[in-house]
Amino acid sequence: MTRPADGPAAGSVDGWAGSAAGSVGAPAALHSVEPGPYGIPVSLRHVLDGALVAVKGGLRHIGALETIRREAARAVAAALPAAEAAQVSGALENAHRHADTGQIAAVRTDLETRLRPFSRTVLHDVARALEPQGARLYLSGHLGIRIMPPERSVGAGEEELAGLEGFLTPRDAHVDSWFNTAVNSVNLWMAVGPVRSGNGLLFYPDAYRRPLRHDGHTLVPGQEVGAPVDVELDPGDILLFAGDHLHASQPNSTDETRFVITKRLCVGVPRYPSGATGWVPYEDPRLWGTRWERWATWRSRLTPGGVRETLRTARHRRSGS
Ligand SMILES: O=C(O)CCC(=O)C(=O)O
Ligand SMILES: [Fe+2]
Repeated sequence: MTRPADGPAAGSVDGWAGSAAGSVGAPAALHSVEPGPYGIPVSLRHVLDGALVAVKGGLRHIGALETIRREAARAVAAALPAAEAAQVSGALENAHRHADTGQIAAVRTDLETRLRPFSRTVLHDVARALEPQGARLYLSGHLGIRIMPPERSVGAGEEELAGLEGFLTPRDAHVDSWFNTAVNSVNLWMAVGPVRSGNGLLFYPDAYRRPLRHDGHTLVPGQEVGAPVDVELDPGDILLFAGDHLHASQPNSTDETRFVITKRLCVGVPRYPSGATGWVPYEDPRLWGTRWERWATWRSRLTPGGVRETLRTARHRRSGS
């Protein structure tokens, strides 16, 4: 069982390494589904109940994988000399062999700009492909470009790494709603390249929805959280998981740079925890392309969390002026 270097204390429960490809003995919490003629057969309620669901070939199903790869190749061509770019553009998993950390960081930033509009379409397409959920889906503007080189290829303390925890360097165990998301938020963790045991994401299913001590950002160490689970994905797979799962980047001990893109949606009206350190809105996509588009976040704003955020912003503005 792999465990993050500074991760939480091991629990007493035996761990397992599940494979989205369906390893023998994988526990009920991990499911693998195939998109079919009627779309993606996943119940998001089930996901909010704690299920980890790998949608096999989800990015291909909505026709997005090639566009993402093409934009990645352009970002690589813009950041690297031609000879190195030629080695990396088709296979970002080789990035660390031909690019230094600063160049990988530049690719990541550039790709974020290139993919921002398209990623909105990707999320919308996935939401439409999902079976009816019996609740309205609200879509977040969040876009995470997560390009994680092997740990040993990343020099400690390099200044270009500031603020890239979870995006280029590992992020310790956390629950997303501790800092900004809704508790009914679902993460789309989309594998552009291969995700392997040793470079993926770790989950602590035994800790799901349990009260945990944290600093508003990361789990306070030394708590019983059970054994971590890791998930393997093929390029194009989409892992759906509740953002309220305790999860952590697996420090990359493989020979490959791991490349994942993340988006988020909310099942029903967003519900924000009162103690969160930040806040993010989710949009109502029915207003996209209409003259009401600028009100697309109204349902998020008209929540206790949204009102708290408005007051917080007003306070900051007053104290800053
Ligand atoms: O990809 C990672 O390592 C971190 C991902 C994460 O924390 C998230 O998607 O919420
Ligand atoms: Fe997270």
